[in-house]
Amino acid sequence: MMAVRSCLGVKFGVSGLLSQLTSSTRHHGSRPCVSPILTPQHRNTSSSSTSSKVKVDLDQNTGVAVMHMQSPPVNSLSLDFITELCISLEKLEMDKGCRGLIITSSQPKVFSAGLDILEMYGKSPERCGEFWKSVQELWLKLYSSNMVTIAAVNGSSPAGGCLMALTCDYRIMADNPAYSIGLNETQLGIVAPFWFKDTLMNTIGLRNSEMALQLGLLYKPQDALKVGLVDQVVPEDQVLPAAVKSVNKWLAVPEHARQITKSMMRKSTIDRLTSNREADIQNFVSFITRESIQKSLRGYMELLKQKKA
Ligand SMILES: CCCCC/C=C\C/C=C\CCC/C=C/C(=O)SCCNC(=O)CCNC(=O)[C@H](O)C(C)(C)COP(=O)(O)OP(=O)(O)OC[C@H]1O[C@@H](n2cnc3c(N)ncnc32)[C@H](O)[C@@H]1OP(=O)(O)O
Repeated sequence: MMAVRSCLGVKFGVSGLLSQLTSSTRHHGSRPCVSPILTPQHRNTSSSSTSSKVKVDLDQNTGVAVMHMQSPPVNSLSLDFITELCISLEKLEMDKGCRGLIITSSQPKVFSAGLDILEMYGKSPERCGEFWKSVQELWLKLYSSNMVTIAAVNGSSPAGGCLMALTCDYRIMADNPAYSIGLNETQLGIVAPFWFKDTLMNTIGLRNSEMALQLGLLYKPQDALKVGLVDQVVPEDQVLPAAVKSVNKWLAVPEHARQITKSMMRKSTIDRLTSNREADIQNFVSFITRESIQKSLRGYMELLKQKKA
């Protein structure tokens, strides 16, 4: 896993997306969905790949993959989990037969609990830096994906979990008032970095973001819908079918035009991080290793335990 991780930083840099997209040989739009050599009877209609924390089902007829996050108990984003997510995303991005991606959770009641707090507590500066680089990598991969990406939010989705959903093109949430979504970092005594803030602002605008971020708001599904944090709220058992319906709608748009438009909309936000990655890592490390911040994180973890008792 260490070797794969060290490859991630080098291999998965995101640059020149717009120029890549405008190159006629490299965009998905020029790819046939199914190999023309195969007759319908001989086609593999689906394939499945599973690592310990990520299961991907790809339907080769539709070109749509469903990525199930399965890192118990709450899909918290540890370095190992993020590494597996990045590897799966990279494979799908390179797969000519995959044009759409639905991200969902296999864990009950939770989409993702966000960044694994234990990765930020009591760790060496080196390890914190490695962790943050992986968080950046995951965001870059998702936010700059050529695929149509849909978040099927079938449970609570605080902080980093909300960020993952925000990177997608469209968000569908289960209509269950027990679930919530939002960037609640300030409630932990920590600060959402500028690229979390940018992603939120690109979705719900400046004023709503200012309130959401300063207050660390977690929205119930219907409130998230009102503020534009999610695009659709459906009964719990309809989240995946609704995501499939949506992905097909997005895939019906001429692909090259859609991809260039997506890149154009997101490029400046992506460039801000890619041109400041090292400084952003240094900022994170010096912030998170402060004694006062470590104390806040410890207090928050104790609160989580008390809530259970
Ligand atoms: C100069 C200024 C510079 C500023 C900027 C510079 C840098 C930026 C600095 C920092 C940025 C950091 C950004 C951080 C982003 C994050 O994502 S932080 C994580 C935030 N997450 C949360 O607040 C979620 C907390 N969890 C919950 O609310 C609930 O667990 C739940 C997800 C709603 C699920 O509830 P429930 O089903 O009831 O499950 P439990 O609460 O019982 O949890 C089960 C076990 O899981 C543990 N756990 C939960 N969440 C996390 C997590 N995020 N990380 C690690 N572990 C988690 C929980 O403690 C339980 O463990 P035990 O079974 O008790 O052992």
